[in-house]
Amino acid sequence: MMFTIVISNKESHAHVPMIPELKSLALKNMSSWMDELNDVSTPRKVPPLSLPIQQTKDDDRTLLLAGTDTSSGTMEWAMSLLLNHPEILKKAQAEIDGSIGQERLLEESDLSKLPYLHCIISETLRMYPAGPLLVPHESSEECIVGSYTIPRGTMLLVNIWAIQNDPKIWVDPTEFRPARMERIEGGRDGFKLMPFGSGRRGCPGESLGMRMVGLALGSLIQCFEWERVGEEMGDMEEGTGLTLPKAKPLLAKCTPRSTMLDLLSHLR
Ligand code: HEM
Repeated sequence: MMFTIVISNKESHAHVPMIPELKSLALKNMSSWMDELNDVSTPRKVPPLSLPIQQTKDDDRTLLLAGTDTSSGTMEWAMSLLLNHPEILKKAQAEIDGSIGQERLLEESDLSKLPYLHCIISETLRMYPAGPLLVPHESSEECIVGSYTIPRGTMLLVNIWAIQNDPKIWVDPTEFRPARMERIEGGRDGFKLMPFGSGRRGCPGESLGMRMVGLALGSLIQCFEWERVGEEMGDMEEGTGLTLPKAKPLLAKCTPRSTMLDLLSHLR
């Protein structure tokens, strides 16, 4: 018999209205993805493998599916949070100006010099993890989680949304405070923060995802002034979906920064 267990904190679980829908959606989507990925009728770009690292059409599709919505969704949440916290946006812009200047565009190699931008992305992933239930895992052996004995072969869903927004673990978890991430060493802090999962089946695209989001978000902050479309705070409602999309797409106003106009006008 197959069990499904959601590893979560009971109290904070109650604050997650989308979790039941997400869970069934996750399982439905996972099984249709698996069927699609296992469909041998679609011709492969390359013959069956002789090297484990060789790319196949299936591998490409998996990476595309796993890497696009997660990264773009994280950027959308980050920008939404920044628009609602203009003082944090200004601080990020000042960090970029101070370290890169306005003579050239931000490059990937600059990201290591932008710790505050990194904190903004980590704090966004804490509040709005792109994989709120990770992906379903199966216990290969009997194990104990908390005080529960989990039989071998159990499907386990780890509710990282609840863990990362748990008021018993985080001070004022509903507040967007990138500075709190300065104290989290190695990005995980004893499994309090796991937006990329953990262990052998953790996200292999973690480094790429962080760089893509950092480069894109950093460039938008470097080149443009951003504003909300109205006086009121931007909508932060969570929609339903495997990768925690926003309920309503982000709308924002942007104008090129006067100091960047010359550089932007020479871009091809
Ligand atoms: C901000 C960006 C991203 C986030 C938040 C993210 C998050 C995650 C999470 C939570 C998992 C499940 C881990 C687990 O269950 O323990 C995962 C798995 C995975 N991710 Fe990412 N991901 C991101 C970007 C990417 C990118 C850019 C790629 C590849 C180009 C990628 C490829 C994968 C793959 C192939 C898996 C399945 C790994 C396995 O089952 O062994 N991800 N990701």
